[in-house]
Amino acid sequence: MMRLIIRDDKDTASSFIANYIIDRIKAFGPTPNKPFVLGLPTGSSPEGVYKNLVKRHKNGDISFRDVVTFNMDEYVGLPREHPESYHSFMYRHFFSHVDILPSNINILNGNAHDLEAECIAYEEKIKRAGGIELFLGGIGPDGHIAFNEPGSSLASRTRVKTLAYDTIVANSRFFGGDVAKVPRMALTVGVQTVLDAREVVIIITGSHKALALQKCIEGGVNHMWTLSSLQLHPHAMIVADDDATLELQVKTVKYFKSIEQVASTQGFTQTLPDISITTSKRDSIIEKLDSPRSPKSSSPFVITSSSTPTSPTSISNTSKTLSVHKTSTGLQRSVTPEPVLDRMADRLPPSPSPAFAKLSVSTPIQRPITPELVPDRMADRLARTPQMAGQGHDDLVVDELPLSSMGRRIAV
Ligand SMILES: N[C@@H]1[C@@H](O)[C@H](O)[C@@H](COP(=O)(O)O)O[C@@H]1O
Repeated sequence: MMRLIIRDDKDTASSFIANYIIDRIKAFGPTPNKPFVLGLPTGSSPEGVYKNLVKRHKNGDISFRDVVTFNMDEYVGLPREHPESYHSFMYRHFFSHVDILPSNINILNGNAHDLEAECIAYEEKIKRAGGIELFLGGIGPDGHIAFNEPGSSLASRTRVKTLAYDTIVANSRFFGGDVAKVPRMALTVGVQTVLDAREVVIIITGSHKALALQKCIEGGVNHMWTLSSLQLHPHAMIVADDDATLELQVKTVKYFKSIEQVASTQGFTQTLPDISITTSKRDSIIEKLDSPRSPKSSSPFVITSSSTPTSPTSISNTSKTLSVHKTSTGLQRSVTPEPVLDRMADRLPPSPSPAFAKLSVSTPIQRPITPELVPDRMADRLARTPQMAGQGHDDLVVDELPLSSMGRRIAV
C-alpha cells in the first residue's frame, strides 16, 4: 500500500528522505556495472533533501559515483545557462557538490531541435539503464507530478507538455513574479514513466499542498490529480509535513501514523522492494502468485520476517524486515479465498417467481412518490405518444397514470 510518513516540518521531512535515499543506495551496493538509477525532481520542496544529501556526502557517508540520475522535467526554450533552467537548478543544488560523474547525469534537453525525438530517446535511455530504482518527486499545488498537468493521461510517457495556467502562476515566483517570463511548455516524464520506477518517494510540504495531498490519498485515482496514480504503485511513499496534512481526515492521519508506530514497536522496518528482486524476477513472482495452483506451478511464497541489518537511519533501529521467502509448503496467502463480486443476485428470488413476474413493464408498479420529487419526465413523454401503441412498442406504452392521494404513480 501507499505509505504516508508525516513529520513535523519541512526540515525533518527532508532529512528523513535524504537518509532514506542513502539507505537505499547503500543497500543496493552500486558498482560501475550495476549503478543505482535515481529519478530526481526540481522545485523548492526537494531543496532540503539535496542539502542533506550534500551534507552527508561531505561527511563521507555516501558516494554518488555509481549513481545514474534522470531528471523529471525541463522547460522548453529556456537556455540551459538560465538560472531557472532545471539544468542550472540541479548543478546549483546538488550535482556540483557531490562526486557524481557528469556522464551519469541525464536531464531532458528543452532546446533540442526535435523535441519529440528527445523524449523518445529519454525513455529509451531509462530502459537501457535498467529502469529507475527510486524516483524522488514533488508535486504542484494542483497535484501534478513532474509536469503532468491535470488531465494528463495516466499512461503517459516522456513528452512535450503545455503548462497549466496554475503552474505558470506558481512558478512565476522563480521569474521575478512575472508570469510572462515563465516558459509555456516543458518536457516531462510521463505518469507511467514515474509508475514504472521500482519505488516512488514524494515530498509534499506546506498548507498550499494540503488539498492536493487529500485528493491524492483520500480521493480516487484521477487524471485531474495526477499524483493520485500512485495509488496503483506497489511501493509508493509520500513524506509530508504537518501542514500538508491539514485537509486529511483525522482518522487518515492517525492510521498512517499508527502504521509507522506499530512497525517500529513491533520491530519491523517497512522494507519496500527487495533490492535483490529485479523487475523480471518480480514479474515472474507475480505471475506465479496469479497462476492457478498446480503441483508443479504452485508458488510457495509467503511473507515472513527475517533478520537483516539495517542502517541507523531506518524507521526503527530494529533488525527485522518484511520480505518474500520461499517455503517448502504450498502457497500461503491470507487473502479471501474467492472474490465475491456481486451478491445482489442472491437477494433476488429465483426466476420465475410470482413476485418477480409482477415486475413486467406493462404492469405499472405503484410507488408513492411526492410529486415534486419526480425528476424524470420520461413516463409522461411516453404516455403522450399514442402513435407508439400498436407499433411493436406496446410494452413501452404506459397508461396515463392518475395522481393518487399519496402522490403519483409511475411506471418503470
Ligand atoms: N515541474 C515541477 C514539479 O516537478 C515540482 O514538483 C513542482 C513543485 O515545486 P515546488 O516544490 O517549488 O512547490 O514544480 C514544478 O512544477
